[in-house]
Amino acid sequence: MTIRYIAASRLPTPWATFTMHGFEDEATGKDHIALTLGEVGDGEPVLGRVHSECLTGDALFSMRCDCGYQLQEALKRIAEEGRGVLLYLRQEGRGIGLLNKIRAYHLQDQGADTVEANEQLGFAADLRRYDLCVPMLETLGIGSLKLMTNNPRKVAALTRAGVGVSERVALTTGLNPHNEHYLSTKAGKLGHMMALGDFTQASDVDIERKP
Ligand SMILES: Nc1nc2c(ncn2[C@@H]2O[C@H](COP(=O)(O)OP(=O)(O)OP(=O)(O)O)[C@@H](O)[C@H]2O)c(=O)[nH]1
Ligand SMILES: [Zn+2]
Repeated sequence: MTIRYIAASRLPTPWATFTMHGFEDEATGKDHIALTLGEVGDGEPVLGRVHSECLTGDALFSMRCDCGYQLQEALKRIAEEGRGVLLYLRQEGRGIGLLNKIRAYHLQDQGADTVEANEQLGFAADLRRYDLCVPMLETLGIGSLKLMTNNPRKVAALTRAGVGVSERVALTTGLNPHNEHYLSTKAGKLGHMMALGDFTQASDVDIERKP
């Protein structure tokens, strides 16, 4: 795998002005982004989020999932800490791509859960890869993360790939009537370490999305 560092710039957001680093995965042609804040290359574990693209949740305010809420909360927490990193990986729909995710949503509209929908389309439940995080983090001088996630498989995959995870930090936010079943399925079938009682409600986060 060859990940090429392309360029960096400032990225002002409502929470902080991050540095945005652009990377290209030469094998797939996909571009990936890292946002950093503060001195991240000092050898100490860095508060981090490894976020997989969800166009619908991250950019279109979808309430079907928790992605947009988690993205916002992660940036806010990094800003509060004054130091951290967010990797934004272009593996939409747990790796099946946007159009197949829409197909999967159609099946979910008819009663399938998120895992069954993937399987009915001939995909495994989760096709994501995390090995590209290694060169991205190495380029930024980051050796280990205090990782914001509820997904133990992500922790295991990153650890296997060679990224130190010094701590897991829960990221349970954005519960609303539209994603309750999806979040229960993630906990029940995909092993996410969370209970619905742990969640802050969608209405508690900064951008309010009315149920
Ligand atoms: N195939 C498919 N992908 C989905 C669906 N809902 C969200 N996604 C994708 O799932 C990915 C996010 O994965 P999640 O399982 O929500 O979260 P995670 O990153 O594994 O775990 P956390 O770190 O706790 O957020 C994004 O790429 C979304 O586009 C769905 O119903 N079907
Ligand atoms: Zn999502």
